[in-house]
Amino acid sequence: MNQPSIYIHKLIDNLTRSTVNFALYRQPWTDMPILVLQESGNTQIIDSLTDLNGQRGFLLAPFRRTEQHPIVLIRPTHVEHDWEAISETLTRLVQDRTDLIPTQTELPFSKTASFITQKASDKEWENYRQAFERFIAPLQQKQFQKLVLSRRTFLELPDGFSPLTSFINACNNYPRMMISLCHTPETGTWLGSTPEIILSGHGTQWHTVSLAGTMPMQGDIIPTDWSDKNIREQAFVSDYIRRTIKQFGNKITEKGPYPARAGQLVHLKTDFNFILKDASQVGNILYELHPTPAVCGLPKNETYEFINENEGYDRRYYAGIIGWLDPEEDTSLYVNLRCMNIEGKRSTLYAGGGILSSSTLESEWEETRQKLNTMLSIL
Ligand SMILES: C=C(O[C@@H]1C=C(C(=O)O)C=C[C@H]1O)C(=O)O
Repeated sequence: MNQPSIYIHKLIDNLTRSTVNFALYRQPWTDMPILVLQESGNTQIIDSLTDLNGQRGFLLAPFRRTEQHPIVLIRPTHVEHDWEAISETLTRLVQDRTDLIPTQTELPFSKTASFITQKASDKEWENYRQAFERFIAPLQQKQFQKLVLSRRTFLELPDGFSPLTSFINACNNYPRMMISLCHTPETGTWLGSTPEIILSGHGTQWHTVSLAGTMPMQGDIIPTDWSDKNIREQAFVSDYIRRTIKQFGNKITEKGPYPARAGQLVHLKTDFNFILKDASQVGNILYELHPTPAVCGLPKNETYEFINENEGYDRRYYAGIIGWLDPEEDTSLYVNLRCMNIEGKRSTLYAGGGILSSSTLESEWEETRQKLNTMLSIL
């Protein structure tokens, strides 16, 4: 991806410390940054995903809605494609917002991860180990079929850390993923690189995927020796998605499962295409889909409760929904994975994985470590 001028680069970094609401994102297999900007006023706070019916804007929905972490819709005053149009709009924006004008004009820092201290501690491992014990018990007792256990890790960012540099690195490293840098006062700043669509389409033509099961790339080779556990955990997600979209769609076609690369990882993926009976009901289908068993579990309601009570922390916007909503023109909503929350000098990275009764602690921990690397390696 080409770069904006240093001035615009610094300006976008300044926006992540401001009260301006914006999302900068790049769709898979494109080279075009898109800026959704709400110049003034508050974002729209949404009470339930069903209230998204008929709405348009950039959505950031948490895994679990709370007062501190609401469902937020950025109401765009501008949607700009490519750096030139983005630069014009931002230059105009700061004409009345002198506080946002960059004061320095030297190149932004591009410090690498070696400058960053990661406080990955024995405590993180111990928390995960204890949570794994709590999660594996109901699976072995056959109370649940699948549970997704996640964890977070903290990083201290160096002086002069540039969110936009990391965004551009992610765009360059991960052509298959949706890359986003999103900031609102309600949600804080989120940078992510997700491989998983939750719902995309427009008019009557819609698409979703079932994505689960994880293996590392073998050099440049996509692995094919998928374990029973991986195949089963992805099949659970497919079953759930198939059942859900049957309520809302016709003419459902299915392709997969096939291995799909996501950075240095590979997942099993099934594509679902369907005709949505009523595009004004997009909120209803999102309400039913979220959270899919790719990030939650089966049965859905019971495992959702279980995770919220037993995981030991709040996922906030990780494993929630992120992306552009416009049912009339074009919707591309993703599950917010491989992401981090930037809060001043501190950042929090998140990753999880599906657990079945046959799962082992060490290999699940290792899988989350590899998923965390997606973000770590672009910092
Ligand atoms: C939960 C995450 O990823 C999800 C879980 C996967 C798995 O359990 O194998 C694979 C892809 C995603 O659907 C994550 O990246 O944090």
